[in-house]
Amino acid sequence: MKTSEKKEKISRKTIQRLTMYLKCLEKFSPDDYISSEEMGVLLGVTAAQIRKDFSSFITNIETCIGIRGKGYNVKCLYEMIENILGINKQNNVIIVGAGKLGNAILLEGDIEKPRFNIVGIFDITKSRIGKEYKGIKISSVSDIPKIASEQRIDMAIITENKSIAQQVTDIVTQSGIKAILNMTSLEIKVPRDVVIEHIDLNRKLQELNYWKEKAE
Ligand SMILES: NC(=O)c1ccc[n+]([C@@H]2O[C@H](COP(=O)([O-])OP(=O)(O)OC[C@H]3O[C@@H](n4cnc5c(N)ncnc54)[C@H](O)[C@@H]3O)[C@@H](O)[C@H]2O)c1
Repeated sequence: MKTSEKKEKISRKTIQRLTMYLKCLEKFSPDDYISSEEMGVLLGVTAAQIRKDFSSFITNIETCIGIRGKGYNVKCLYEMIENILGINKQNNVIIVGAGKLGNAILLEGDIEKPRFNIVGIFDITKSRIGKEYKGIKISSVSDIPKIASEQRIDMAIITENKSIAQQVTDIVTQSGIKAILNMTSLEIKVPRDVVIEHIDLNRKLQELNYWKEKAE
């Protein structure tokens, strides 16, 4: 099976669980050991599911297992999951849309450095271009192709107004950027070789409402 075929079969839920495991491991000291049962209790996931996730993703998971019964070494497991998620290296990120949300992400977004390094912020509105936030100057969206040809840009966060979100995303994808985080409520379309994640507050509220109704 080719790597791309393997990737196709990995569900979004599984990737969400990997990020959850990482967050859970951060609460422990690197030298600690944790079993799938302990992790399961903390996260509300079955130990069997955790073991299945580890064995299907981590080919050499046994190297993280300590003395029998102790579980997995926290540092070893953490590094393996980081490796799978590709966050054991610096990923260069741009923000497209320097309005309230774009600036909030830049200034207060709590984006994890050096995993995600914001290297540029762009806008379409002339009056915003040239202003500086957190040492980063707002550039024109039309400069994205040039900047992407000069340095590696791994992903773009789209925080433009919905009415121009598709237009600016087209510029981003035509510049060779292959990963998009869409913060607008527009169902942005991207070419097949580009991955996109949507963070839509309304959709999240709908999901939450389902769980609320189910719990009643
Ligand atoms: N996913 C989330 O959690 C979340 C939260 C807040 C906002 N949003 C969305 O993010 C986007 C940005 O929100 P914001 O509060 O930063 O908006 P904003 O109006 O402060 O700025 C957005 C950008 O759009 C441009 N713009 C503004 N009005 C425009 C118009 N009429 N035509 C063309 N361009 C225009 C501006 O240049 C600005 O950079 C919106 O689509 C909003 O719905 C998402």
